[in-house]
Amino acid sequence: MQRVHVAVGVILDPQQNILLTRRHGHVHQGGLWEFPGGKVEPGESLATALARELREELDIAPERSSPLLAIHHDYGDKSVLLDVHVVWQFSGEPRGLEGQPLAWVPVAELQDYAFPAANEPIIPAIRELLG
Ligand SMILES: Nc1nc2c([nH]c(=O)n2[C@@H]2O[C@H](COP(=O)(O)OP(=O)(O)OP(=O)(O)O)[C@@H](O)[C@H]2O)c(=O)[nH]1
Ligand SMILES: [Mg+2]
Repeated sequence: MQRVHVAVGVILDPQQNILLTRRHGHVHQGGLWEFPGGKVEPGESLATALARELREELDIAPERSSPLLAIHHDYGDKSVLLDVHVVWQFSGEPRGLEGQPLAWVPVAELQDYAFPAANEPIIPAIRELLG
């Protein structure tokens, strides 16, 4: 089975809204909302992978981040290890460079968005962190 290591960012704005993007319909877990990020390449650190993915997907650069949690999940066709980091500060103005829709969402409204199954522990962890 395919195993993928993924660097994922919970990106906050100064009002503590969280940046979500919607996955394209044709890809794995397509049509669902996600936290931006992507696969860690061989030899790459998590910080480097996260910075590269946020540059490629959103044209922003993380300036301050900290680990939130790591999640193993088996989708059957694919198993993922999501290394989730909170991005407290970034430079640049996020744009969907891959044409993906963006939304800035208050913590209290995250529950209204449909996420991939692996993401289940992320919202409780954000609530605990931000209160
Ligand atoms: N970015 C991201 N990926 C997630 C989340 N939850 C989750 O299960 N994944 C899974 O993690 C895997 C890798 O993420 P990705 O598709 O963003 O990888 P990537 O940016 O490198 O894209 P690529 O497929 O073009 O190389 C996918 O199978 C995706 O379904 C999430 O919240 N954010
Ligand atoms: Mg991605």
